[in-house]
Amino acid sequence: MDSWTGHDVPTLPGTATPPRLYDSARRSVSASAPGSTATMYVCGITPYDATHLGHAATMITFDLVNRAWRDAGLDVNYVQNVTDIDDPLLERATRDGEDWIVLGMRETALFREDMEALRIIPPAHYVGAVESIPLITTHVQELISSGAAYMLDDGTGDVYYSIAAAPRFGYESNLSRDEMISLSRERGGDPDRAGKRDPLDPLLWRGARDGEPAWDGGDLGPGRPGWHIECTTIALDRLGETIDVQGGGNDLLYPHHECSAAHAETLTGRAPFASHYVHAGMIGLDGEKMSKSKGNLVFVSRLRGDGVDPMAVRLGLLSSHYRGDREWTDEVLKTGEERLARWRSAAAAPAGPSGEGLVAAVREALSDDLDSPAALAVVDAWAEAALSGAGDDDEAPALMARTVDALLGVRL
Ligand SMILES: Nc1ncnc2c1ncn2[C@@H]1O[C@H](COS(=O)(=O)NC(=O)[C@@H](N)CS)[C@@H](O)[C@H]1O
Ligand SMILES: [Zn+2]
Repeated sequence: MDSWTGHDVPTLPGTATPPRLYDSARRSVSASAPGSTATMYVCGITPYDATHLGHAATMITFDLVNRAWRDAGLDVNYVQNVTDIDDPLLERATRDGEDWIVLGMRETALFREDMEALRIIPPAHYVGAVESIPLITTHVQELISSGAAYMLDDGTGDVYYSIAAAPRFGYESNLSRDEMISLSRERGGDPDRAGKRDPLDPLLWRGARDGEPAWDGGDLGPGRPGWHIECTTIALDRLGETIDVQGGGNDLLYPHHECSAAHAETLTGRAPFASHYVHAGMIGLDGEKMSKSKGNLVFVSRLRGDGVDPMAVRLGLLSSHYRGDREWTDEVLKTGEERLARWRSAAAAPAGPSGEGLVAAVREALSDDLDSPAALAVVDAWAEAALSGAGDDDEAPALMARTVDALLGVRL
């Protein structure tokens, strides 16, 4: 599947160190230490209701990781999926009386457009679940033959992964069994289904049902893939057996990322699947998580249609720390617009305080678990000074513009 169009990313004097990131498994911040090529898998959209500000905030979070790694002189192999087949997509298509394929394609196209407008560096591989089905069925069959998965004997053809195959299952989310059971029920799992060896066992393959799309599953019989295995297969295929960062919003921590990682570790025999399990907080609106089920969505395309500068949206989302659950409000947008205008006039100033000093301070903030509020404050202070005529570095304004572009993705 095509990704979206990229843009130039300026280089800056000197190089940064790879960012320190919070890992949900170890519940602590530690240095990311990729080899010469950093590998990152980020869970992309299920293509309907795209692109709301929650999607945007999470994609910006991992764009900061991408930019910080590039600033540290690393190549980045960034992979993102599109869940272009899954229950919620089929349900939405049925609700709207729409062909699910057309719905998925249209929403994915809109997502790509919004990603370009927000200046998110495109992934090297942008991969759909449907195109991955042949490899998914191979992985499911491997799990069955190793005894780590089983087909229910109720004639549905449904195949489940046995969490007993994952000795440390739960190490990523650090949740109690009860918490896992309730989250599994809440987020697409089926802990109460009869015939499963363990209520927490996740679905790998759903046998064909009347009225549902189905694909040839080889020895599995016709059906369609489960959710978690999709992300395991795409990551293993495009990134390798272990990766530096597995990313997404914190709504994916359990069951999705826990199960995806467990599937990978069983298939490869190597653990941990990811060195850092990185999760972005939820963007809310009026006190509720912005989510499709609640329908309380603010769309990037709507804001763009109303003439809002996407760079102001980006600055609004960067003004709070990525790991916090935070609210989108008119105030956040207004502050973003004011900050953008101020930075643009400061970048046009004849001189300002030391540009090198600014680069170092922004790097320092972002390397500390992507502390974008601190980075914005550093640039605010520099802009304040430059606009009041302080500082005599006449190359600083141009360097400031390059810095916020390269590290924050904000084009002035
Ligand atoms: N309110 C929100 N705030 C922040 N991130 C969100 C929010 N809602 C969804 N996301 C993130 O946006 C990405 C796409 O979300 S999604 O469309 O629901 N799709 C999925 O979660 C799956 N396709 C992942 S494989 C995911 O990383 C998800 O964690
Ligand atoms: Zn995923």
